[in-house]
Amino acid sequence: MSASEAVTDTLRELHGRFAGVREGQPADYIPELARAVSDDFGLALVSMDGHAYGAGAADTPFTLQSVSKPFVYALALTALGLDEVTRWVGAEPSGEAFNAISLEHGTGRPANAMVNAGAIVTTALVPDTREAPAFQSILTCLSRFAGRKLDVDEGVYGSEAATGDRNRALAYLIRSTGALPVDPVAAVDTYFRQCAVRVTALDLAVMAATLAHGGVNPVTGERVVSPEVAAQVLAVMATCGMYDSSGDWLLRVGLPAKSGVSGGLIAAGPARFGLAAYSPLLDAAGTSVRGHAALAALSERFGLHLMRNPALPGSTVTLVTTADVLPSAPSGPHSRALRERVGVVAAQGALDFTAAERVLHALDESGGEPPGPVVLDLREVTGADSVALSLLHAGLSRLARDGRSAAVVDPGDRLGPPDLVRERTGQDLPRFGSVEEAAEHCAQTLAGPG
Ligand SMILES: NC(=O)CC[C@H](N)C(=O)O
Repeated sequence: MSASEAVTDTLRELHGRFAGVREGQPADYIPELARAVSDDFGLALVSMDGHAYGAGAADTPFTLQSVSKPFVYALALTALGLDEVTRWVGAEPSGEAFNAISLEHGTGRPANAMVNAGAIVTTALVPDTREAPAFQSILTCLSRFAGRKLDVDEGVYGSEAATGDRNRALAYLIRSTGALPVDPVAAVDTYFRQCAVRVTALDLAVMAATLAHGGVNPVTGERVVSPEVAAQVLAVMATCGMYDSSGDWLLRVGLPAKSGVSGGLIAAGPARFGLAAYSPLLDAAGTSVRGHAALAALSERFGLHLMRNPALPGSTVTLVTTADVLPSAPSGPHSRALRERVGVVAAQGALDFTAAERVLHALDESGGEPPGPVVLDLREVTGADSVALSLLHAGLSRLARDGRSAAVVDPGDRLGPPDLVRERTGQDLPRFGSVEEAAEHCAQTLAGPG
């Protein structure tokens, strides 16, 4: 695992860039949250293949708070369908703070499922029976999104339960308008519990990646919700996830997102990545200051803005094999054992960051144990954007630093002209016209001068 460290390097770089930011403060209206460690700062990214990357405090536990809302919304949508859920909670940005006391004129419906009023209704919609109590279903659902068994931080739950009068007031107000179908006390209690479920930034990135991956957890392979529900949730996150700064966020960062007052923040690049940050210092809207800055920079760096960077045409498949199974293996003097140690990775189609990350990962997986030299076959590549190019250069340069030799089959100069490649990768990358020749060259390196 080293070429794909180039992705981690970017996370580390952004982590370093924002770790010194001291603006904002931890939420203190839930007393237990005020005890958070201000310096904690974690970043995480999970790909659609389930590759996970983290920097800083990516394993530090904290509570979900409002980041729970999209996932419980997904559960309610799964149980009742969009039309029934929409009878009780709308899907319009409220333009107000997360805890605003405001309901739609006439109907009493909360504006959307991302503000507290809407989330309390959403939680109340989750079927609650003796065999399947609502909170059990919620915890199970959140755990399936994260790909591991989550638990409740009882301290944070108790702290919010003891002080959460504003949310109780909201629930009573909702019932008084006739819109909340169940007991406000029970609904708010379940809501406080879901907010106190403990996660890490890496968990959050997996959860966001599951939404981005059409409802299938890319790490466990489990289908958690349908593709339709995943898309509905992402749509509401895009328009309402950041409360009264949702418009500005979509404009600048361009990704569906959700923030929480513990300092957790997720963003999802549909069919691309799940992103997450944790830092408890919050701005006035209740969003992590460092998290906001870091995810915005990450989106910019990796070209993830939805409106600016639609998926490139042409799928990219990378194929990992060893030189020994090539249709016409080199006929040179090298033994099967030697050729087996030469990895071959073939990429096809248009390369963007998504594709480039796959290629780097495939480079890491290729070659025997310990990993031998590798041939990167780019003949079927139709193009590469600048993000993909610089990531490939960085990955190849890391391989060289780690002492793994590489050769490319790149008759179309997809990696760029040799001079540029030399400058970017710090080496004269051997180039060949065919995989056979490249593999033969690599086997030669292994065999040594004698
Ligand atoms: N924005 C948030 O994260 C708010 C969640 C918190 N539990 C509350 O209801 O106040």
